Amino acid sequence: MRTRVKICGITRKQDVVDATTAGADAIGLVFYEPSPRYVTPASARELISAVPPFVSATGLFVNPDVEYVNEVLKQVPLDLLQFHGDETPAFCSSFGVRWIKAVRVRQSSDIENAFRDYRKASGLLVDAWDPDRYGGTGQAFNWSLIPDYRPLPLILAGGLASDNVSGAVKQVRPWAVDVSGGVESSKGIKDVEKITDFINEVHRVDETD
Ligand SMILES: O=C(O)c1ccccc1N[C@@H]1O[C@H](COP(=O)(O)O)[C@@H](O)[C@H]1O
Repeated sequence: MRTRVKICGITRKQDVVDATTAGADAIGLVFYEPSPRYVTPASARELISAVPPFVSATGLFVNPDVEYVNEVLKQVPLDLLQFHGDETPAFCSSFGVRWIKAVRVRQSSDIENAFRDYRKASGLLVDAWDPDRYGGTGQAFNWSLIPDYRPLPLILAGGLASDNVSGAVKQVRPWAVDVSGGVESSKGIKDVEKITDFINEVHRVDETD
């Protein structure tokens, strides 16, 4: 199976072009103001105009108001919503748009419970737990906590970069990997070489193992 790749936290049109040219299956835009990767709906709309056909655009939110998500959806043609906070299953399902739920992992039961509670999601994203931040920490977690039984597609995130993603894919065999900080030169600024190395590594493992 080919492991899908999402490059998240894009803030510049050139980074959309670099990511999709390198073979990204999805890009992510952060609609969470405290993040250094935050984009306004107007700039997100402009960024998405550079996304080619058959590549999807995901909008990342952290504990947003209903009104804010609806306002973003009115202005920005998103294919998928990514909820990275403490949103309930009912909240996530209320927008009529496909969505994934992020879970910050401290123990296996965090993932098992999320699979049970968020079963209407299109996928479950697993990320490192941090006491102060909801994500984008650049920290990996103990991948052996991830159970083999996965009722939904599993997306692996957290501290991935070109030097650890092949090991991650071999060990976890996720549906997709999601990276932000590991392909940046500074916060919110992607690096074309890091993106290309990252995606090539994923494809290399897919083809060889
Ligand atoms: O990128 C952010 O600033 C962010 C803020 C709040 C929640 C999630 C955020 N990013 C997502 O976190 C994971 C892991 O990121 P990293 O590769 O460790 O930097 C990923 O899905 C990011 O999109």
